[in-house]
Amino acid sequence: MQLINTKKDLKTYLEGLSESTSVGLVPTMGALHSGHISLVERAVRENHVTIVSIFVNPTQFNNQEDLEKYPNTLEADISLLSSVTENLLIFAPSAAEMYSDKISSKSYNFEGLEHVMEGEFRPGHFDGVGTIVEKLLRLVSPHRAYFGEKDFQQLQIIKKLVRITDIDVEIVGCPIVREPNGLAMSSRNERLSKDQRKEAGFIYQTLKAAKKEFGTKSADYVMDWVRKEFETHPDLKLEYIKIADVDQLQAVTTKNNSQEYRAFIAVYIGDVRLIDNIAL
Ligand SMILES: Nc1ncnc2c1ncn2[C@@H]1O[C@H](COP(=O)(O)OP(=O)(O)OP(=O)(O)O)[C@@H](O)[C@H]1O
Ligand SMILES: CC(C)(CO)[C@@H](O)C(=O)[O-]
Ligand code: BAL
Repeated sequence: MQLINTKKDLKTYLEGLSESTSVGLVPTMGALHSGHISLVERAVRENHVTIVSIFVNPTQFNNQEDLEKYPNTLEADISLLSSVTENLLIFAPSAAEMYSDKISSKSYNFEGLEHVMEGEFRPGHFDGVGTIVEKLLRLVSPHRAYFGEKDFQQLQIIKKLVRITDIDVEIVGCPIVREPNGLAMSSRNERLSKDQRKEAGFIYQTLKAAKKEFGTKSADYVMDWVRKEFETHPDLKLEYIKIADVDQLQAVTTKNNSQEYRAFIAVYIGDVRLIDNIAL
């Protein structure tokens, strides 16, 4: 296990690898849990060398309080990663290291993917994600980079990012890892009380029921049904429910059997915002 904090040391490490060494990159914001570990394990299986980046990227936070309260657990992250394998490089730079003098985002055109759902409710978020992921991909030049389907819209945007920037990397999407009650694992879950964590299981239970409804009902019907279900749980504030196709992330008008759809949801519990989705 090696911990590196600077771009210079990262470059030196990468220059020491032979041409035939395949590199897997797992970008994270730390506060690691089993969801992250599933990405790391896959990267370790599929590459000679795995690099895990840990960087809480300021430019993707549209809400200052969310950034300030984002959990920071570097020591625990290092020990969790060492329990997977010792053959890992952790890259944990500072904001100054990643952004030099100016902490700001580039502006991207992700062909509409960035304007819906997370993009609508977190203005500028995907410019921030695009900026940091592009920087990381250019620094590391990995053969493969791993992202979770919990952030499905982010995964689609990163696939678009590498196409529009012509970065040669395989983007690997990994399934959502859940708590026993169905709650999608997320670093922000650490901010929930025991009772809130229990109650948050309702999000996935409702998505599963919505999937069943979607078998025979229209998307509009199912979304209305979900909204009504949340009215019975006033501690959970539904921000959005959207049924969309997985390619363009556009709302469904008429169901088409050859198209894949997902239901996407964002919910507040107190001031903690959680997202989830399910394949329909
Ligand atoms: N439950 C999960 N299952 C699979 N992948 C996950 C899960 N949670 C996070 N990931 C993936 O891990 C990578 C790093 O995510 P990140 O560090 O933001 O953690 P997070 O748990 O999503 O935190 P939060 O959503 O609270 O910011 C992303 O690609 C994300 O999609
Ligand atoms: C991809 C990412 C590491 C970029 O900061 C972040 O958005 C995340 O953890 O999902
Ligand atoms: N996992 C997505 C990163 C974010 O919420 O900013």
